[in-house]
Amino acid sequence: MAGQLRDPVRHMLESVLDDVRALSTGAVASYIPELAMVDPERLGAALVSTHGVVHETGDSDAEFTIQSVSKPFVFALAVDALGLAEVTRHVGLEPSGEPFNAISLEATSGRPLNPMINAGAIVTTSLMRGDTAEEKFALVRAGLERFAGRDLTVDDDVFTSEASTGDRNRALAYLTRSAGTLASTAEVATTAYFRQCSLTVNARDLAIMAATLATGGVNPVTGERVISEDAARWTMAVMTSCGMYDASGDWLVRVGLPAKSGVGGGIVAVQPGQFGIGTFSPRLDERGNSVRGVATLELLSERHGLHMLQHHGAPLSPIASLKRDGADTVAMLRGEIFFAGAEEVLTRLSPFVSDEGCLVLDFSGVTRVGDGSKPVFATAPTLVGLAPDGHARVVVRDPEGVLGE
Ligand SMILES: NC(=O)CC[C@H](N)C(=O)O
Repeated sequence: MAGQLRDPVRHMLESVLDDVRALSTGAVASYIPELAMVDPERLGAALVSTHGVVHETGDSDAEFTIQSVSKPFVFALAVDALGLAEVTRHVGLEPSGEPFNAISLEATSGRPLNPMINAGAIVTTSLMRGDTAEEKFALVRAGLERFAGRDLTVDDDVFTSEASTGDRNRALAYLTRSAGTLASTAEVATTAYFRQCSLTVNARDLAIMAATLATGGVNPVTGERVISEDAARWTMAVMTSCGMYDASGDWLVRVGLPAKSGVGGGIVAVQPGQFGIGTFSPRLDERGNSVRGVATLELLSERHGLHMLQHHGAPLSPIASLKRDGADTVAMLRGEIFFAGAEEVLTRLSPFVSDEGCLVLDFSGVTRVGDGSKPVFATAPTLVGLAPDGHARVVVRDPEGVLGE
């Protein structure tokens, strides 16, 4: 009981793991001996808040190879470094509806459909700076280490096996090379990609990496900015549409969190602005997604209302009070004001704008205004103009400077 009180979130994770532990369907990946050898009973989960608090349970320390869970993070590094326009010259953003290793190239452009399947991920890795596999992989590794907030090592046995059995991935690389979308030779891209897949992580690392996307690119544990806010948003968007391969549509309805799975048994999921989750359980379903990882996230989402499209009820009105002060009307505003809040403030209060007194918009109780709404408020006094006698019709009081300059 004391343990539960110390970390109720851990307790919450634990009770979900207890409910999925008995699931014994699926099979560990067996295309290489190293993966076939892992203990299929391992089960771990971690959740990291955007404040950097780590909650973890089960085998959250157990190491496994990151495999395809690396794909969104390498995509994030690529769009951060090169911009979306350059990256999408090489790889598309459309769900393929096909298995992860499909020969999936757009007919006209020759681009892989998206960066979450092997073809697209190999192209993304080829976009890392440098001419050699070593240089490209060094950037991948350094980037993933900043996401995880610690040094990561390559499982050399897995790498050797991936390289010796990776002909299908080589075929994908040669196809993209011939279509003109691969940014290096096939050998350079696949060697770097095989190393990338062979980096070892645990469920806690994955949760921290996911939380780094949730914060808009800042690792909440180390405090380091890893990628830009734009890169984090684009990455979560691709995870939403393509992260679970040909199960992505089903996943979006049932779980509703941007996610990515890997054949090592890991899954990352993000609740944008709130937290990251990492799970580990090696047995995979026929699509290559961890059976108990999927079940864990389904249950967590359902039990705790985590679906990103969950309706949370009507938001609190940003207008805390409206008072007459002589000929003036004073609106005390509060909380966080984004587009809908700005719309409410402007629509409900516009009838109070008159030639007689002024409408005072008082932002002292406002904690944040969305970037897109700041200029609307900041320019309101100018837009509305002065009354005939020269006094302002709208006055903005912003003692904390929440509207910026
Ligand atoms: N889905 C995956 O995790 C695939 C990664 C694996 N190394 C491959 O390229 O086939």
